[in-house]
This record gives sequence, C-alpha cells and structure tokens, in this order.
Amino acid sequence: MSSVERARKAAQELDHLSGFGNEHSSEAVPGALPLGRNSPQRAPLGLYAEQVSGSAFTEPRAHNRRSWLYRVRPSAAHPRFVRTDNGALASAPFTDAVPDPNRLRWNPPPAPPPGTDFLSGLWTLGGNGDPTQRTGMAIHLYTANVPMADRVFSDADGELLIVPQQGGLLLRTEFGLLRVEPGSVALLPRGVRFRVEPLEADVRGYVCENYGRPFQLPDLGPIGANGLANARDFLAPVAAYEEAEGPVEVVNKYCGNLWSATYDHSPLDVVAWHGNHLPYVYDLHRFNVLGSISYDHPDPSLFTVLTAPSDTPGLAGVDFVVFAPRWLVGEDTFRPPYFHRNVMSEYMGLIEGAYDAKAEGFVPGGGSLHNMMSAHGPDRDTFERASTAELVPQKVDDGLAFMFETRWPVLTSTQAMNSECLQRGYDEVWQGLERHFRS
Ligand SMILES: O=C(O)Cc1cc(O)ccc1O
Ligand SMILES: [Fe+2]
Repeated sequence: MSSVERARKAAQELDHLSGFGNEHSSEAVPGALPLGRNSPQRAPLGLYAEQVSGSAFTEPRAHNRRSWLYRVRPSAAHPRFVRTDNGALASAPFTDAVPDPNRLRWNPPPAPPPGTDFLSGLWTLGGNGDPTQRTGMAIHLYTANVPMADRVFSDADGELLIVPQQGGLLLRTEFGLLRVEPGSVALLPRGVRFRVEPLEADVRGYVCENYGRPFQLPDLGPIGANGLANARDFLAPVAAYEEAEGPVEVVNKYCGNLWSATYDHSPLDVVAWHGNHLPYVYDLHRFNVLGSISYDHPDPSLFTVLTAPSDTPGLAGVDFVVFAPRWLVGEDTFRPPYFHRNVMSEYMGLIEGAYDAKAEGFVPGGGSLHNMMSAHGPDRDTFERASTAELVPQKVDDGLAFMFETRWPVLTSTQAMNSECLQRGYDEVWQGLERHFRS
C-alpha cells in the first residue's frame, strides 16, 4: 500500500466532537479518563497525567485554555533538543528585506523536490510581531509529497491555521486524527505535537502562524446569537494513540528556530484527554455568509471566521476572513470590493476558482499582499464590468478566497521578494483606469 493509500484509509470515517471552545473529553480505551479529578494519585490504566496550558493559569475564565492528557509516557521523558536546519521556514522579526510599500502578488509555488514532507516544505512569505513577545503572525506556504515519517512537529511560537489549497491532509495529533481538505481549514494549538500525511501525491496550501492570543470566534453584536461561523461546525478529534516504540524525531519550533530531539517512542501516545486547548477542523462551506440586502458593499470584517485579538480591543493581531459563495443584491451599488487604503494589512489567497475583485492574475495557490495603506481594489477589467453591469440578483459562487488581515504591516522575507513567483507587473492591473470626470 502506498503512503497516500495508507493515509486515506486512516482518514476514513473519523469520529469528531462538535463545538468551538467547548470543554470536550475523549478516551480511546474505556476507563482511561479519570472521573472527578484531573490528577489522581495513580491515573487509570497506568497512564501519566499531564496538563498542557494555552493560556496563563490566571487568565480570565473566558480566555483560559488548558487540556489534561493521559498518556503512555510523560512528555518530560525526552532527551536534549539540538538546533536543526530551519530550511525555508523563518520567523519575525523580518529585518533582512527593506519594508516595501508596493502591492505584491505571487504565482503558486512550484512542486517541491521528491521527498518533501510538510515540515521541510514550509516556506515563509513574511509576517510581523515577535514570537518571543507572543505578538503578531507569520504567513507560510507549504508543499509536500511524502508523509512526515517517524517525525512530529510542535510549534511553541504559535498556533497554526492550515488552509489546504491542493490535496487533503491527514493530521495525526496528540488529541487524535483530523482530515482537512481544500475548502476546510485546520487549527492546531500552540505546542501540540502532530504529524502530517498527504492524501494526494502532491499537496500545497497556506499556513497562518499566530504568535499572539489564540483565534476565537468573533463577537456577533447586532447580528445576534447566530451566524458567520457557527461554533458547532468546528470539529475536534476523538482520542487515538500510537504505541510505536522506536526512534521518532520531535521537531520543536521555539523562538524562531527549529530544534530536534529523537525520542525512543511516539509522543502521539495520548490515550484519553479532556479540556479546551484543542485542534479543530472547520468546513468553510458551513460559513453563514451575511451581507447587504439594501445597498453598498459591507466591509469584509463581516466575513470573519476567526479573530485573534491583540491587546487593543477591535484591533486583531490577525483575522481569518473567507470570501465564500454568496448572493449580491445591492441596489445602485458597485458590488465588487471597492477601491480602498487600509491601515490593516491584507494577505489574500485563493483556494479555488476566481475572486470577484480580480479578473485575472490572482490564481489558486497564489497570493497577494496589500500592506498598510497601500491603494488597491478592483482591477481595471473588474471596474469597467461592474460599473455598467445590470444590477439583477447575482450569485457569486465560482470561487473561494480568504484573507489573513493583521493590524501590523507584513514584512516580507528575502526569499519572498526574490522569488520567481513574484509577479513583476502587478501594478499594471490598475493602469488604464480612464478619467471619466466631467465638470
Ligand atoms: O482587498 C480585498 O480584496 C479584500 C477586501 C474585500 C472587500 O470586500 C472589501 C475590502 C477589502 O479589503
Ligand atoms: Fe483590501
């Protein structure tokens, strides 16, 4: 059986627990989860009890995150970590390239060399903040063609939002198995170990690494009690454990660098768990898209799936925003995204199809970066078409795009600026916007 077939078989008919932020619990072996206490004198079945904290012990209850794991071996039983090659994975602060105010757009990354797994295929585009301060974010692309064999990854620097664009992934995590396909996203909390196995021969996608406060569902304000991403559509795994004895490399991203230690067993050996510091998958097609039913184009904050707050209310370290299929009915309205300059910085990617502000050039697997205050919006062809279109109700259902929007400018890596994929003539899409003014 090939590795893809093995991964597909393992990814079949997975059970889940539904609900974002819930106190979930799961046991792969009946009786493995202690009842009524977290840390009994002897944990059931000879397991070790261990807490993993995603928030300070003392954070308000509404933000407090931790899980209790009942595992074959405690995580503490490991040898020394030593530095290993970061490859094309980089971290903030990005000081090597000069901050560039230009609008930037990239073609999709080329297929990676044979033998590239998710971790070795991570390629950093840029970011902001500082993982040692637990602020900001980084944007990475991934390409892979082999499973992470005998190795697992954990990121002490932040949580990872994985947005597949081509091919699905099986994620084997400490909490159990998740399957994520293009059109769905996976959220892996800070510090949780996982292994990635491609469900197709060649996979690729995007990763938002959130150094800051964890993603949460946005408040709904006047929208009411329901809408946008509904909490119950976020699916956590059920417990599943590996008993493999033998060398497993654990790669830990810590303060910007990769560190490696070889354990004599798999650390994905959690037999039962409970808590709220958990991985999830979410199907973007479940997003309840709300919009204007009168006039004008609402700001895209209305499409926020998840928001990672910063210390300033309303200013997100990063928002994850989706442009999902929807109806446009606005009367006397320029319906595609408007021309604008935004104090927030916008990285956009395309999962499939086309995006309604760009007639061409913004392609699946590619990305665009419209940094703090850079002028952008519909390209020339889109402007001409939309300003004369007949305003009948229109279904926009030929694409799925997303945005990582952050309060700080995204500084790009040198490799992103020197990349063959960088489109040199992007400014031209706004050339030829004719003067129509008549006094
Ligand atoms: O630039 C973009 O395409 C993203 C975007 C979409 C939108 O509908 C309104 C504003 C905005 O920045
Ligand atoms: Fe924008």
